[in-house]
Amino acid sequence: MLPLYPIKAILSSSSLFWSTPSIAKHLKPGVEWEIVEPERSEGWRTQAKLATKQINLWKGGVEFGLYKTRTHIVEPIPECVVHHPAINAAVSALTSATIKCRTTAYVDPVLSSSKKKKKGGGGNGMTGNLKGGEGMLRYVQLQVERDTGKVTCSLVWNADSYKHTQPHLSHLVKELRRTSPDLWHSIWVNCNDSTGNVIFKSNKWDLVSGPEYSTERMLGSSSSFDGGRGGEGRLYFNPKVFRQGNIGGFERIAERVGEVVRERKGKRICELYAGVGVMGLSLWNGSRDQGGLNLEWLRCSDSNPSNFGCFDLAKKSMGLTSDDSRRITYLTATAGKAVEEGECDDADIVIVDPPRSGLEGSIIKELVKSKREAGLMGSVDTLIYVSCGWNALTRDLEEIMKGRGGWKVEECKGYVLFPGTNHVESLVVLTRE
Ligand SMILES: C[S@@+](CC[C@H](N)C(=O)[O-])C[C@H]1O[C@@H](n2cnc3c(N)ncnc32)[C@H](O)[C@@H]1O
Repeated sequence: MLPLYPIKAILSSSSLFWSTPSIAKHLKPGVEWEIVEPERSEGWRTQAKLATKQINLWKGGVEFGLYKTRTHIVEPIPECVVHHPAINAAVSALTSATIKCRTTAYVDPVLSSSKKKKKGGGGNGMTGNLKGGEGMLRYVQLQVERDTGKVTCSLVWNADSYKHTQPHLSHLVKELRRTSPDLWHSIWVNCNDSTGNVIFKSNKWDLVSGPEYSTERMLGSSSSFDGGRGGEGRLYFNPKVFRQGNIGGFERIAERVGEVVRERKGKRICELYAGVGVMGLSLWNGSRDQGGLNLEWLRCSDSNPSNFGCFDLAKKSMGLTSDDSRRITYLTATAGKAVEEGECDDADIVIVDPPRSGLEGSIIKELVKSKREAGLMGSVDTLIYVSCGWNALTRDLEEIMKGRGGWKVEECKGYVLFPGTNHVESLVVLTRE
């Protein structure tokens, strides 16, 4: 039975990091690394990417699972306890439909040739008469809309275009819809016939069946964050945009971000790496009717152009006055470019949630300038850094604190968002006078 959240490795590296003299002197008195325990250790994963494995050499059929550590051997996980039950139901429906339709699993050319060498022929042993680079299904991504329990299914297909998925894909989708009509929110295909490890090709998405967007209530809108009184707004997603794997767990981080903004009396908020606006829009939504926050503006930006459609729909769902609506903006740009274009001008709080590789160098360059140097982030006195990459976070913090910015660490927390793994999502609040 799970869990078990073996976060020992991250705990020991985190205490080492915060206790090194160069960092310790930047901690405000009384500040210590704090681990925030998960609210649930089962059923929390509402998004899963699973690899494929062919069931029968000649008749096809596909199983779905994870690679065993340091191998390309797919281990099926049909009743995984960390998955939301709808993900397990989707895996079961997909397995049955692929057996019925005789769908094949993609054969990796590198693996297939290395096995051939070892065994003297016969492909990877699970592919019948398929050769390396052949087969249909490569991966599947399953995303659960929490309020309805419906699943957005993205099939990664070994084809260069939608046309070349036919007629098999249409048969499979029809079978999925016929056998589990209430399970699917939408079904997408991502055509990927490349030989590399990239799962999705960014410009090769097609919606095959169902609505384009799934929605989630704004984070914190049913909790103490806003006394449950927040606006009615919804967040919008499709498979082209980033979505948290444990959106329920992330809600606690978003709530804490809202509290920090309130405590610091922030008025002008710039959010870089904002995705579809999960934190910023939830913050604005939750602050209405409260009379406490009274934000002047919110500027969100992100490099993924697909976010804008989602952000715009979410903003519209909030029922804003036209004046409020003008005060919430979105820019499609890398973080460095966004700062260069003035997104941080006059901001008092900056929120960042970069990918695992951490902050862009040009952002660090601005953060290490003193306030008097009046750099592009000169007005900012609070930096809220949400991180999914411990190594990049520690590297970035060391750089920032070595600089002339005058930053001190006010708070550092590790949220156990992925129980059963060695991963924590961190929230670090830096302030300066
Ligand atoms: C960890 S996600 C966070 C998104 C958002 N905070 C959320 O919770 O949904 C990181 C985001 O950074 C974006 N991104 C990646 N590289 C970027 C860059 N150089 N500049 C700006 N955004 C970037 C990705 O598109 C993604 O939306």
